[in-house]
Amino acid sequence: MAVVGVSGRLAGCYCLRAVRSSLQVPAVQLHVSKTAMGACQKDFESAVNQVKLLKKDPGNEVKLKLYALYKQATEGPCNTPKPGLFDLINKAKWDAWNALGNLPKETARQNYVDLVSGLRSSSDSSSQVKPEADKKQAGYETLVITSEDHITKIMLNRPAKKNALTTQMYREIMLALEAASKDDSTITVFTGNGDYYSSGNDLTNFTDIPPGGIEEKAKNSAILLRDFVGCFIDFPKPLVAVVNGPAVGISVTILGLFDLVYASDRATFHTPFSHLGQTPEGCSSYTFPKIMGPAKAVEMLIFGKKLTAGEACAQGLVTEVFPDSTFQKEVWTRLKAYSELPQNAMHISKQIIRNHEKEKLHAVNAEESSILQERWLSDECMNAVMDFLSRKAKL
Ligand SMILES: CCCCC/C=C/C(=O)SCCNC(=O)CCNC(=O)[C@H](O)C(C)(C)COP(=O)(O)OP(=O)(O)OC[C@H]1O[C@@H](n2cnc3c(N)ncnc32)[C@H](O)[C@@H]1OP(=O)(O)O
Repeated sequence: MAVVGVSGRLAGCYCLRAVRSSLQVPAVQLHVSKTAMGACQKDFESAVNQVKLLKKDPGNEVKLKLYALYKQATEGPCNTPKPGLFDLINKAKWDAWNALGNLPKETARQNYVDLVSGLRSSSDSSSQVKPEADKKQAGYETLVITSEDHITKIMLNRPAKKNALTTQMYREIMLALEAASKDDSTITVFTGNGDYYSSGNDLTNFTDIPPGGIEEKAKNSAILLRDFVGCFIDFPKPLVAVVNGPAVGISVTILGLFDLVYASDRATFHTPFSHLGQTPEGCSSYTFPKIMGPAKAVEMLIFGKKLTAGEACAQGLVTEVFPDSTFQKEVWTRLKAYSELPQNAMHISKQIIRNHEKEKLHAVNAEESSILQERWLSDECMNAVMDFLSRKAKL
């Protein structure tokens, strides 16, 4: 994608995977230059080794510090030419190293050792089992899936990132839907952990470029999108969204494919596609005009009007709104009662209601995905995503 065209390199500043592979190189190299030899050389080498064993990703900022200290400790002050404006990974690395000025190699070595030691203790203490981890069904890293009272609950579990959907998450959701379609639950529920339902597509997805370049990335993403939305179109059991907070982008559009949408009065519904140089997906170009009429659909999908839960309910996108203070209690009591209803009758009814539309929905999904494949290669999209990533960059 064009976003990625420039930001394939830019990605390293913000995309953990890219930064990890980019910044780890010096940190994991055991070939420490002779100039770094000194009193705490052993500690330094040991710290370089320990970085590889950290259980928790320390984040981009810390990785840049590690990089800079390593370079300073092994090569001394930064003396290489400053990378170009758009070579953002290397520029961030260069800036971090250059910021150390004339810091002596010995001090850099000691600082590196101290930094790694601090990271090790926080990594060890945070590796204690969290209660949430117990609930997770094996095999899912980004979701918490529970099955009780004939309800399978799929909870998006990246609260610190407002449940933004990574590529891994799309894949795990598809697997979870596949499993839920076959388990003995009667209904399947989607919700989010934390204060957001979901902030939509994780915009750092655009920065992870495969060897085939940005065109291949756009093509792969369009296939992923089509397959992901296809799973919702085909899902055979009643599908319920428990919208616990704001919802953005694709987490809103696919609501048109759900059978019930319960929302907290804290929830909002926002599809800022034009702002991102993108176009509607999740079959919303078809379902939204049907649900709320073309005029209201246009306000949301073209002009990015954000709806309150009450407005979304008035437009027919949301089934019912509950006060946030009693949301979980009221919704789950209701859902437990519904889940006791005869399973086959519910599933057959869903098929009757939805089957007429399936073929049309798959066609719309394919078209939306293919249009987005082109959009992702546009300057409009590139600039919008770069703008978001730059605003959020802490480097
Ligand atoms: C392959 C399939 C493609 C499908 C096509 C789908 C399209 C879409 O879904 S379009 C919609 C994309 N989403 C957005 O444009 C939302 C972007 N995010 C925001 O505007 C804001 O983050 C917010 C309004 C959702 C929340 O703002 P705020 O309360 O100020 O919180 P922060 O911005 O500080 O967010 C905390 C943390 O989370 C990161 N984050 C949030 N959303 C995303 C996201 N969509 N992608 C990537 N990262 C996201 C944010 O960067 C912060 O991270 P840290 O700074 O590291 O704490």
